[in-house]
Amino acid sequence: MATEGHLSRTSLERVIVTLRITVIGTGYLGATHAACMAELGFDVLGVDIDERKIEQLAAGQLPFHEPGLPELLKKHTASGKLRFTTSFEEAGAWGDVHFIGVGTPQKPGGYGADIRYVDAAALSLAQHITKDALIVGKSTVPVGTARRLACLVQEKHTGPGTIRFAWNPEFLREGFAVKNTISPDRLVIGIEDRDLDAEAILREVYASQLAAETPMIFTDYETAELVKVAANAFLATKISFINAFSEVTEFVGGDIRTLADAIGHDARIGRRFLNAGVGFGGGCLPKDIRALQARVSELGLDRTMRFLTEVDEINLRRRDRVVALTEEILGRLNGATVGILGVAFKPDSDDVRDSPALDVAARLFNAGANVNVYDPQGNANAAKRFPRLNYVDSVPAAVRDAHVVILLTEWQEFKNLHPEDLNGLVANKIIIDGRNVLNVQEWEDADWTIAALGRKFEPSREAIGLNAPV
Ligand SMILES: NC(=O)C1=CN([C@@H]2O[C@H](COP(=O)(O)OP(=O)(O)OC[C@H]3O[C@@H](n4cnc5c(N)ncnc54)[C@H](O)[C@@H]3O)[C@@H](O)[C@H]2O)C=CC1
Ligand SMILES: O=C(O)[C@H]1O[C@H](OP(=O)(O)OP(=O)(O)OC[C@H]2O[C@@H](n3ccc(=O)[nH]c3=O)[C@H](O)[C@@H]2O)[C@H](O)[C@@H](O)[C@@H]1O
Repeated sequence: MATEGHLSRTSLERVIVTLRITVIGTGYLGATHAACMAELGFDVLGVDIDERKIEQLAAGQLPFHEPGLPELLKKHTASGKLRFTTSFEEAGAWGDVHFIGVGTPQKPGGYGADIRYVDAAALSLAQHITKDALIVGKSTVPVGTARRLACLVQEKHTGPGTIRFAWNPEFLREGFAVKNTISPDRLVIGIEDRDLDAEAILREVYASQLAAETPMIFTDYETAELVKVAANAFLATKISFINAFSEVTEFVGGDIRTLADAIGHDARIGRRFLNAGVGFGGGCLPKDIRALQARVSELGLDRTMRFLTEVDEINLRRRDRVVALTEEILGRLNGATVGILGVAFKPDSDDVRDSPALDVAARLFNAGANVNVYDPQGNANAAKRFPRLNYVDSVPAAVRDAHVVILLTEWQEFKNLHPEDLNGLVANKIIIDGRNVLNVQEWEDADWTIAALGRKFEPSREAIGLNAPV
């Protein structure tokens, strides 16, 4: 087996010996993509401007929590199939296919996406590529970015070799990142008209997914960019749809879980992403719906995505609801002791970017409550963002002397909780279920007052304020 990476100039004569893949940006998306590409048999080089991150990854240590990924990282850094560098010079001289997976966060002080990191990565590559290569954008970007970058890359590339360009958005979910990368629901690839070379190379990169009959959709740049944000906007809308009904069932009485199950049986609707609760957060859904609105407004289509403002507002109102409910239950927040279960934006992740749980915890603290927080993986990241909460390392430590316990991230450990696990620890037997995962009847039968989002809250007077904040 030859070891030299090589792309020749015409599609028909192209001989791929062993594709060399670089992944620019080694955060959640990039580190996953790099390790999975190595698992699929490619030689991979991860590139980042964050030296500390690169040192950690090169040492086989994953700087974030993602099930299944540490094993792949260790395996392939040890075998030498997966290496890491901060050098674009090395990447440009070595790689055949360069995936760009750098961050596209919300602009500071604005709603649009901050695409300066994508621009910088593409330009650095263009300046350092010295052989035939394909640049493949993976980051989530405003429509129009790929076409602009494709031109810019050609302008800035003065070295030897031909650069081809494609956009291949990523649909993985944190917590399922390895599985979603190795076996995605679909692959979407935006290429320039008739760029059969780019298409052939990507068919080679994704040969194992193609063998597994993963749908592979080749389209233009604009459609590829829009598919990504359309998918996230749809998911966000689905969550806010059920959460809007939560506002109604909380008011009139009713059970949001039963409602979701019942409409979800209709195959046209589907039950997934109809879990009502404290709403969506994370590094993607919130910023992506805002960036989509900002982009279409820039294009002059001001009204088109206006419904996403409602989706965003319904989502943020869920956080207000938890804070208001806590105050309603306790009479006042100042001086109250609150036990928070969960601070990551979702279970099986240590990501606290735009986490509804951290937002609620911080707001309770700012209102004068003593806030004890336990998350199986998220404490360290949360402490970097909001150091003043009392981060503890177990459920008992979080709920000790609590006037109210609030479940905000549905880790399995919390879903498994039973009333007797907390008895004797809390000041009041009061729990707010912010994710609709506890069995209300079981907690009520054990003399707990339980308030679940999406259900009417009618506390018995004597249950509330047994031990009021002092
Ligand atoms: N996190 C996720 O689950 C998914 C993320 N995405 C998209 O992927 C992109 C990346 O997201 P994450 O991985 O979550 O972000 P992240 O913040 O975890 O990682 C971004 C990385 O890019 C690096 N970087 C920034 N500028 C660079 C440059 N010029 N050259 C090299 N590296 C550079 C940063 O140091 C950081 O390590 C975003 O557009 C996001 O919307 C898409 C699907 C899933
Ligand atoms: O673009 C991205 O980065 C990714 O964004 C989401 O993935 P992710 O943010 O990892 O997590 P999800 O599982 O989608 O959850 C997002 C948020 O919605 C919340 N959620 C999810 C489902 C639900 O029914 N209810 C609900 O409140 C979760 O608690 C979480 O806060 C999408 O699911 C991915 O397909 C996409 O690639």
